[in-house]
This record gives sequence, C-alpha cells and structure tokens, in this order.
Amino acid sequence: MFRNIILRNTTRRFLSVKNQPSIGKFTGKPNPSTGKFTVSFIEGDGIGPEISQSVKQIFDAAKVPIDWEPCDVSPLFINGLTTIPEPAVQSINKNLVALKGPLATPIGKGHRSLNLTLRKTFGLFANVRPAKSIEGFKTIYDNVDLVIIRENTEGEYSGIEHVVTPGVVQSIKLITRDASERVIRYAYEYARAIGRPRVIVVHKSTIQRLADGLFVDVAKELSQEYPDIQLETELIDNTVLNVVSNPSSYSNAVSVCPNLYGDILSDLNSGLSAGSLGLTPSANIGHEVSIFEAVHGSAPDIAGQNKANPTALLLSSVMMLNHMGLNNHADKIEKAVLSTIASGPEGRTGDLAGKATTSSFTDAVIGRL
Ligand SMILES: NC(=O)C1=CN([C@@H]2O[C@H](COP(=O)(O)OP(=O)(O)OC[C@H]3O[C@@H](n4cnc5c(N)ncnc54)[C@H](O)[C@@H]3O)[C@@H](O)[C@H]2O)C=CC1
Ligand SMILES: O=C(O)CCC(=O)C(=O)O
Repeated sequence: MFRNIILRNTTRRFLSVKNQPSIGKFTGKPNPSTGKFTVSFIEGDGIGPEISQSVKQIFDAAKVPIDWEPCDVSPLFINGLTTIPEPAVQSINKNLVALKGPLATPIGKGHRSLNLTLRKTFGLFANVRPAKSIEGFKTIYDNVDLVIIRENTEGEYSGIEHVVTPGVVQSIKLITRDASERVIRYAYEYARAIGRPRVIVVHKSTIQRLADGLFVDVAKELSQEYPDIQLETELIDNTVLNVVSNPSSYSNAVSVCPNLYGDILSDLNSGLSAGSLGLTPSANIGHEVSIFEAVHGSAPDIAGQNKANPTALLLSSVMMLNHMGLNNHADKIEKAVLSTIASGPEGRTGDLAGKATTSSFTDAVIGRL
C-alpha cells in the first residue's frame, strides 16, 4: 500500500525546482556528452562511508543520471587557519552541488570544524532543515511538519574565541546586517515558495539585545517587501515549549534563527518528527553552490557496525535531486525510502527500534524502487 504514496507538489518534502525560492537556484548543466550531472561527494567520517555506500547503491539502482566526483576534505592548516584541499574546492565550485557525509570535529584541539569550514568557504548562508513525520511510522505526534532555516555562517559559530586571562575566556557571537538579511530574505522566499503564510523569527533579544536585536530588526525591515507573509517573533524559550507541546501550530510557518538556536532546535524537531536523528536531512544553500547533508553527526558509537540509518543522507540526496530539477528521480527514491520505513520493524534500523541493518535497509529500498 505504501508503494502508492502520492507525492503531490504540496506534500513533496522539499524544494522542487518549480517552486523553489528565487535565491540560490541550481544553475549547473549536465555533461553534454553523457547527459549526466557531476556531483561532488564527501563521504565523511564514522558512519559516513556506510551511509554513503547506501546512497550510491540506491542511485545506481534508480538509474539517476549522476556521476559522483569523490572529494577529499582532509584538513590543511594555512596561515594558522583550517582549510580544505584545493582540488575539493575546485570540484565543488565546478559542479555547484555536493552531497556530504558527516565530518567529525575534535573537541577543544586540532582543526576547526570542517563542516563550518565548508559552509564558510562556499558562502552557504542558509541551512534548511525540514522535519516531517513519516506516514506509517508512529511517533509521539502525528503530522509534524516543521521547517527551520538557520543562519549558517556566523553567530555563535564565528570561531572568535580567546583566553582573556587564565580562567576567563571570551567567545564572540558575531551578527551582521548582511548575513542576517540574506538568510531572512531566503526564509521569506522559502515560505512563499512552499505556500506557508508565516515566518517566525526565533531569538532572545531580551538578553542578546544588540545581536539578536539586529536580527529581529532586519526581519521587520524586510517584512515590508513581503506583505503576503506574516512576520512573527518568538523568544526561543517559548518556541521550545510551544513546539514540544503543539508542533502542529508551526505547520504553516517557516522559522528562521541565528546559528546555534537553529542547530539545537532542529535536533528537537528531529526528535519530535521521528524520535531519531537518523531521518532528518538538510540543505546548505549559497548563492552559487549548495551542499546537502544529514543533520546528524558521524555517530562514532555505531560506526563500522552496519547499524547506521542511511535515511537522513538519502533524504538529503532527495532534497538535492529536487534542487537540481531531477524531481522524478527524487520522488521515486523518497517513496521507496518512506515505504520501507512504513513497512514495519523489519524495514527499520535500530534507531527506530527496528531490526534492519544498513545493508538490509538499502536492499529493501532498492526492492521498492
Ligand atoms: N554536519 C555534521 O557533519 C555534523 C558533525 N558532527 C560531528 O559528529 C561527531 C559525533 O557527534 P555526536 O554529538 O555524537 O552526534 P551524532 O549525531 O553523531 O550522534 C548522536 C546520537 O545519534 C545517533 N545517530 C546519529 N546518526 C545516526 C544514524 N544515521 N543512524 C542511527 N543512529 C544515529 C548516534 O549513534 C548517537 O547515539 C562529532 O565529532 C561532531 O562534531 C555533529 C553534528 C553534525
Ligand atoms: O561541525 C561540527 O562538529 C558540528 C556541526 C553541527 O552540529 C552542525 O552545525 O551541523
């Protein structure tokens, strides 16, 4: 029965090329000699290689017209800064699109987060994180359908930290008008594109008066340009309570927020929609380049054990295909993935209290294509 889930434009989980925002559109072209697009692929750490393998097998079986270009993003230090190797930068700038597995960050030492480095390097200013219930997979709430758009280049993730004196450190949350404006504008455009009448700015400007205050002010200024979208502002502590009490009250809204709030809220949304991080995809959108990745990390506790749920990376790849205009392939893979999860415990990995392994789940999805 779940083979026949119909993905109407309104129910399609993610941006389709016909209704995506005017900002950050994909402008890549297929190779004229093969008719295929080339996509940069970063496999990632921990469970990265296992879930990447799953995506590749499913794309092969679905005959998606894509050639993968593997990218090595092993960190380099240049002038004391973490950078990624030039061939990877060239590949992503050429292909304009990448799929990325999770990259681990050493705690308190070593290289800076490569995830943040990639977002900075390619100006990926908007991190779109949709969290939506799966039909046939029961969680605490039915019909969760939440969208967070997170500022992706500054805020608490600016990396400006120093020791003032032993025992005293300072970490700077940088908020600029330009970065706020581009992500908030994207949120308005996204809301318009997917037909949601509300944009909610999540903030704490009662305390972060200048930083979050600027973010809220920019949203209010931009609202003049979007008279069809209602702007609301909400303190993050209220959002957390409201979203766990009544997530459906956000189903007609797009939330936009500074970096750290978005990171935390999107994990909350994953828990509410799916009870696992293993299902939630994301898009990092820039003006030219976009990189698609799961919301979760490298899950070192289950790495190499054939236990990882590849769904979040698969749904990220579905977002990517919609972004690239390969909507039919996206729909086919999305339907196969969702119907496998809906089929019961045999079709679900351990994080969803199921019995499947990464590879048996992959085979089941291929069987449903
Ligand atoms: N965008 C990225 O690449 C991100 C990378 N990280 C990095 O990942 C590493 C591990 O971070 P953690 O805080 O442990 O978060 P995590 O997301 O890797 O794991 C949290 C929990 O969720 C489970 N989990 C995550 N993904 C799963 C999947 N696909 N299937 C089944 N279970 C899954 C893990 O087993 C673990 O119990 C760190 O080095 C961190 O810096 C963390 C978040 C995002
Ligand atoms: O880069 C990291 O280690 C974590 C990044 C993260 O949680 C995210 O922003 O998705």
